[in-house]
Amino acid sequence: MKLVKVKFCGISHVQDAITAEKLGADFIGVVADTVSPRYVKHEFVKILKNHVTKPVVIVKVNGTIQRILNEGKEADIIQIHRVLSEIEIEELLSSSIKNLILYVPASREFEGYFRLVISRTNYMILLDKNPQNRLDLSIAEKWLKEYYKTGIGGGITPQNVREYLYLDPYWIDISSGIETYKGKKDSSKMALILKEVREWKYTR
Ligand SMILES: O=C(O)c1ccccc1NCC(=O)[C@H](O)[C@H](O)COP(=O)(O)O
Repeated sequence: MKLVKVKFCGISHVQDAITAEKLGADFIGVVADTVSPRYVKHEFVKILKNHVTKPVVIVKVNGTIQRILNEGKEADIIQIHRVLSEIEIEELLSSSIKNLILYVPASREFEGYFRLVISRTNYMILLDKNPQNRLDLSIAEKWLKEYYKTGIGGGITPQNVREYLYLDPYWIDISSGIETYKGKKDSSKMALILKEVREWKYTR
């Protein structure tokens, strides 16, 4: 039985990254975009990589594809957290970048976008809340079955993580649900998520 992979995102303190890795997180996420209250400079990735061995994911929202790829080059994986145009997807495909996570809002109106992404690329996908802050779990459940590299995030907490694990994702993404305050992670909440994931393997 496979273990669902876990990304802890929005990390802005080196110690939280070290703790996340020690506890067993698979990916360490940082948000290097000024739209975020968890904003870190992209140079922070280089600092983190001196302290952790797990893949560091840099999350970017705005900017041209060229700029995102350039500013994310120190990271192991770049997560682009906006809906892209077809032209932007083609631009990614014609670049040498392989390790990407593309955000796809999990709601019916983005079905066409989901189909475009899975037909044109083989990047990882993050199903997350739509711009109206809603996540359709039944749509997510359907899409998770269609493309194995798909993960889910958007409001996961230690209390509700089983509802998301039940959808059988390849990976899950958690930020606000493991925080003491924006950008500061709580080690006991991180540990609870990882405990639920490990126990899930045995209870299914
Ligand atoms: O965290 C932010 O502040 C943020 C801002 C803008 C774009 C993306 C952002 N975060 C992405 C993530 O933290 C995760 O990839 C995912 O959305 C899970 O977030 P949460 O619902 O807080 O667990």
